[in-house]
Amino acid sequence: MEPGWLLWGAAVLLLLLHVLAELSPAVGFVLRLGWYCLLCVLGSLLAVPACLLLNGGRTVRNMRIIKNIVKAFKYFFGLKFEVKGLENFEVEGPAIVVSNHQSILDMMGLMEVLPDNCVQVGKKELLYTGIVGLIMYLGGVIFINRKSTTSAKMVMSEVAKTMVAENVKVWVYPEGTRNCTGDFLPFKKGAFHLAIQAQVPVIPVVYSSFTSFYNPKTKLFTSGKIKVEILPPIETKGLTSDDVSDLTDRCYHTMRETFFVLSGRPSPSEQWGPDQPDVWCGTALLV
Ligand SMILES: CCCCCCCC/C=C\CCCCCCCC(=O)SCCNC(=O)CCNC(=O)[C@H](O)C(C)(C)COP(=O)(O)OP(=O)(O)OC[C@H]1O[C@@H](n2cnc3c(N)ncnc32)[C@H](O)[C@@H]1OP(=O)(O)O
Ligand SMILES: CCCCCCCCCCCCCCCC(=O)OC[C@@H](O)COP(=O)(O)O
Repeated sequence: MEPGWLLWGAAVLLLLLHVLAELSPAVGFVLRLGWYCLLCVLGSLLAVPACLLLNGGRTVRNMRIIKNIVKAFKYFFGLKFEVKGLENFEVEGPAIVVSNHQSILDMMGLMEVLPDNCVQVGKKELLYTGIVGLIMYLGGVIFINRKSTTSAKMVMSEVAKTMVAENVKVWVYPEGTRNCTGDFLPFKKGAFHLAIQAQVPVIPVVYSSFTSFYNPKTKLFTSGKIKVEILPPIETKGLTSDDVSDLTDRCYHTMRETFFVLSGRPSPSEQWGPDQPDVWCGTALLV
């Protein structure tokens, strides 16, 4: 077929999809999420050879390449990030970064602020997303098996040693799963054990609620603004395993307060909690 016809075909298809998306919010939602996944695949197709050629294999240095590609995604969805407190990432040496996790769209927010030499902890199922899994592997993502606490803890203890030896920061989602209820889930303790074992600071990062522009239950996915705040590091020098619960609580409360402020909502005490969710949260691999 002539290239001219192909271009016309693509243009007509895009127009058709656009009209469909405008007519039905549900179709628009599926198309936009599909487009997001496609962008991830296309981005990975670009990033994999770049990472292999420039850095030769699995290394945190690949995160820079991945980050620069992913930072362009927001323009396709009309998303804006307003970032405060980037200077709080400027701690010498390793640290544990903890942040709230609302959706697979978080990956854009993550790359928007990701400091150098920082890898994430992710569920091992993500390795099976083909080329996207491969790019995560090349970027140095640490994969854990959430179904086995023993093996997850073993992996994390190993990380406590290597992060200090190799001077890397580790980004953990302490809720342990995506949560778009407009509130926080209780924090799991792995991140805080890790910080105390390695005696490194915890840097909390908070993203405002997505519920005004993204809601899988009502099939809402429009453009929107996300406020991000990087909070001051919390030191753990001298803390022992007895202090894990206190450290977890302290981070939870500080982050949750900030979350409500950033989301422009009343303070948590006057609020409904995750017990009365008005937003459905997916449990499938991606949505
Ligand atoms: C170029 C284009 C590219 C496009 C493509 C994109 C590529 C982008 C590349 C890269 C981006 C990557 C993005 C990745 C994003 C991934 C997101 C996810 O997958 S989120 C899910 C996984 N993450 C977690 O789950 C972490 C948080 N979880 C934990 O830390 C848990 O604590 C865990 C898993 C370690 C254990 O989970 P438990 O469910 O058993 O829960 P507990 O209550 O915390 O632990 C049980 C007991 O064990 C103790 N414990 C936990 N950890 C311990 C430890 N290390 N040592 C000793 N005790 C420990 C605890 O204190 C608790 O005991 P007591 O209740 O206090 O008595
Ligand atoms: C099976 C083949 C699928 C091929 C499609 C690949 C396209 C994948 C693009 C999405 C990549 C986005 C990465 C973000 C990772 C993420 O945020 O995962 C969420 C989970 O960690 C949280 O776990 P949970 O909420 O418990 O399922």
